Amino acid sequence: MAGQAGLAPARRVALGVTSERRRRDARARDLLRAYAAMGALDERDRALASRLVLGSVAAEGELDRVIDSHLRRGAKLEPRVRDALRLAVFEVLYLDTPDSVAASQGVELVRTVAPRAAGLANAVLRRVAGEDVARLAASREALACGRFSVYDMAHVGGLPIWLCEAALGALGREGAASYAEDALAPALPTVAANRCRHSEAEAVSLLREAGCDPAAGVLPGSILLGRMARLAPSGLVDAVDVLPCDYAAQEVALLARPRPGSRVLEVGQGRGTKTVLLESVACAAGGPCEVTAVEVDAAKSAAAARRMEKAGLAEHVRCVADDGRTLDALGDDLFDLAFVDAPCTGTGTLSRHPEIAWSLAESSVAGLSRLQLEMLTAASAHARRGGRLVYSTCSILAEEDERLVEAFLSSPSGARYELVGTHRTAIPGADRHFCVTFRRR
Ligand SMILES: C[S@@+](CC[C@H](N)C(=O)[O-])C[C@H]1O[C@@H](n2cnc3c(N)ncnc32)[C@H](O)[C@@H]1O
Repeated sequence: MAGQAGLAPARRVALGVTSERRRRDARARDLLRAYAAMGALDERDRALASRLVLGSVAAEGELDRVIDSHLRRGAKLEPRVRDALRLAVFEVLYLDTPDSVAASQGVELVRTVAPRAAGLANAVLRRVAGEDVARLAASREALACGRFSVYDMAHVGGLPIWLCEAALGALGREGAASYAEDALAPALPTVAANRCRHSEAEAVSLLREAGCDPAAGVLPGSILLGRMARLAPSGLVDAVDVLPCDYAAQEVALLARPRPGSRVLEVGQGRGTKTVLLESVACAAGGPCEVTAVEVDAAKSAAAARRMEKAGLAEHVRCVADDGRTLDALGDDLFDLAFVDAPCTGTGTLSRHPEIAWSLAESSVAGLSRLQLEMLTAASAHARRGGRLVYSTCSILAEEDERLVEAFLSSPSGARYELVGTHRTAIPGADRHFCVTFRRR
């Protein structure tokens, strides 16, 4: 077994980030960006440290289940020993590292925080390598051939059972299987060109000069990067030449189809990623649209306004801090397109937001559905006759998607609308978003 001197720096840094996250209750991605020791790693080690941290957070409850199944009943682990074991079990189960290397590195990792726990770590990790690896392979096989249970989904995706059940209900067996298969994969390294400023070819050439190794993505204006780590230092994101965002968000903007010169209402603007995507779709079709974008959080609204300046869109986008449930600031204003980018559980974005699966309480969904219906109802008063109302979430839960559509259509506001179509994005490896279009009669 390797001595402590043989412990790879990526694993040591991953443990530092993980323990810091537990102490500060911070988001893993934010910490990875800010953690000084990450900067001292080379690109390969940084990628491994990120993968370990994000994966062990995303599969936290499943990793604990595996660890606890190999402990004496009622045995307690010190939090820092559990941090180290989660990283090691994640690596043994889900990464390509040879099991013996991942297990012996895991023992050394535990030894750095609690030398006396090294023996216990050794026993647990040998059993994980001996038993759970085979069990996971069987669950993967079950998913691949379509004869699987929610437990297989939970093992493969590192997911809570309730979310597996909800995915089965909303996505069907095939969709739920691919949801579980993708849940622990790293987020696709995609960006979108700001097509109000650059053609896709120009954006590709800027990214190539910056060493990002770009290639055309699967959607118009989308670009896949071979070296994502080069993006932040390039300055292209700060200048809003490109936007880091998933294919699914780009697909929703394409589905919303804002037309050049049309009047667009966006509700739930956040920091304005969708706003630039909507403008990009309009610009690619001939010219910008005129957007009024509403966000309840004044700090986000101000950040979006600054981003529109940088994106060269300030003349075409009015950022308004207001409550989307009432939209008081709009008076009787009517729009060609009213687009609601609803606050939601984010259950379609697990690769980008690893905390979601194990921090989300099933009971919080009802409150979100109420808020979503209120926002959709308020926005519906602002589409002109013949205009379109588009509602989107980055959730896979029927309560936030199909059932919400039913609730809206059976309400007095919904009676003024006909359903044009619903769509669940399903680009392999990408996030899952939901998008529905209504037309005002
Ligand atoms: C899905 S996020 C929006 C993402 C954003 N459009 C983007 O592309 O980056 C939903 C947004 O709705 C906002 N929100 C939540 N409640 C709201 C309300 N009552 N009125 C308006 N916005 C609200 C949240 O602050 C959040 O920024």
